[in-house]
Amino acid sequence: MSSFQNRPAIVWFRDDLRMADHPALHEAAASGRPVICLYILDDVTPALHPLGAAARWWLHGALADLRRNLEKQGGTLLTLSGSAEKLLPQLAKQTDAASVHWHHRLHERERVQDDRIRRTLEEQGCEVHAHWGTVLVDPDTVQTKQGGFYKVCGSFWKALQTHAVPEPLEAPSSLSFHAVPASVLSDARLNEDSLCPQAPDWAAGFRKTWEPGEAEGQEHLEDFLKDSVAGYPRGRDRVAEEGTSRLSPYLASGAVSPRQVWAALQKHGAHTEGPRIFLSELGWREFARYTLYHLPKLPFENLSPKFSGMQWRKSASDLKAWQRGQTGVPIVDAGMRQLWQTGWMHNRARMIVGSFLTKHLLIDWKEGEAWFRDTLVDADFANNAMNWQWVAGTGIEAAPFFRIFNPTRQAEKFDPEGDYIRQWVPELRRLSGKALFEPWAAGDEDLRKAGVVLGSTYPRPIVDLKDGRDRALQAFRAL
Ligand SMILES: Cc1cc2nc3c(=O)[nH]c(=O)nc-3n(C[C@H](O)[C@H](O)[C@H](O)COP(=O)(O)OP(=O)(O)OC[C@H]3O[C@@H](n4cnc5c(N)ncnc54)[C@H](O)[C@@H]3O)c2cc1C
Repeated sequence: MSSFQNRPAIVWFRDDLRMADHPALHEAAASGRPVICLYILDDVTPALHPLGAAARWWLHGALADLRRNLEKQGGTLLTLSGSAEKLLPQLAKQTDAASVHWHHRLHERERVQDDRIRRTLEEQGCEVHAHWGTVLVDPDTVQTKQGGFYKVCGSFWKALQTHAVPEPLEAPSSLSFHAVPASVLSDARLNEDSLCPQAPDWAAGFRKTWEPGEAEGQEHLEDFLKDSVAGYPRGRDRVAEEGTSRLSPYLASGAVSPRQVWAALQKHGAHTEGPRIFLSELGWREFARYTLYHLPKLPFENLSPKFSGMQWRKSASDLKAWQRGQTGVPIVDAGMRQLWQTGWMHNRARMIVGSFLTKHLLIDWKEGEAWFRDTLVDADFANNAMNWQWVAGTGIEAAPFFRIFNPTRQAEKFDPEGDYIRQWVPELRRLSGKALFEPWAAGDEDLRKAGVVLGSTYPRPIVDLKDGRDRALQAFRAL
């Protein structure tokens, strides 16, 4: 057996694919042991749901970026596919690892899995060290006066800000690596190309829109602080503008850490309006994680028990029309097509399409959550579930169910020039004014001049907005 100091330290990367501000990597580097950097794609025993298709596409780029960064220091990234509970202890045994370092995960099922892995490793004589690396602070430390957990984001965020958020760490300046022979777990190596779509290749719009990677994430943050944060209070609701940071896939994959964003905003002057409001959105992210930690049913059940008897509709055709951006309601279709083509949708549009699905179509929010989970590059179990429950009115702190967005009013307010609709629903681009927002109410002459034939070049609405609203209110009143 090799001496303790020569035995390797394994860093198990999960949703923290970066070198800087990585407490687990930092600690492994500081131990002086040669490091093995590991990622496991576990579709066999995923603690929650398997990763969606868009997130896999992102993961492909994020793993390649992390590997390139490790190679600059003379190392590499080992990627495996299979049961983490089996593979990690096997790797530790075969490489005689002295320690494994990771960041805590949040959901109860993930923590239970991590505990099992920890026990197996410790029985093998391998130490396990866990840190908080995907949140601003340890979720157990933010407590109400009674010692419980917060159920309202505003109070949670106020309380969190009285805690010291640790300063982000620099990437380790020098790392020594342990070379893992090709024979070790050779049949469990991840075929990374399988993460990308082959035929059909639906990711062309993704490649045009995104470049996964740690440096790219930092660039997004810097550009946002330079160009957009001051105008964020207004810009964040304009769907056609680039008024938001577009940091979400970098945060979801961990290319950028929340502490890095927090620290950058503090330096920029967190007390002024733009940065303050932007930070409160980071507060929603933190609150979603905190809620997932304390209420593990968040992704699976209505948090408000009142909704257990809700008579959601089951309509495969309406659901499909919504998923494909063929509902006949332009602002909804624009959002859904932006999502399909780029793997991302503006937050305001997410709220509009979510309200349309759960209220006008009266379809269970879980269908929307599942579709977003599969199609968003920033798919995030906590953010996605919490926001769907918020939109549907089923969450702990949610918009009341009876507050039903009128998609036309939303479009007039947040896409006043109609640029967003024209970009994503190009068959309507020659319509203007109200006709663009409500083609079904446009005069025959306006439609003819714009080359729009309802039911042919563009669908008629799959639901009458007033009837859909009334149906939703009736279902709600029946609870
Ligand atoms: C139905 C629905 C589903 C959603 N699903 C996801 C999801 O799977 N993954 C995801 O990251 N976000 C989700 N969001 C939240 C939000 O829409 C995105 O985080 C945001 O649009 C990302 O764009 P941005 O990075 O430019 O945001 P910015 O406005 O620049 O905000 C900065 C960061 O703050 C966080 N943030 C902003 N708004 C929210 C919010 N409402 N809730 C939680 N965190 C927020 C994100 O991490 C975001 O990157 C969802 C929202 C809705 C209404």
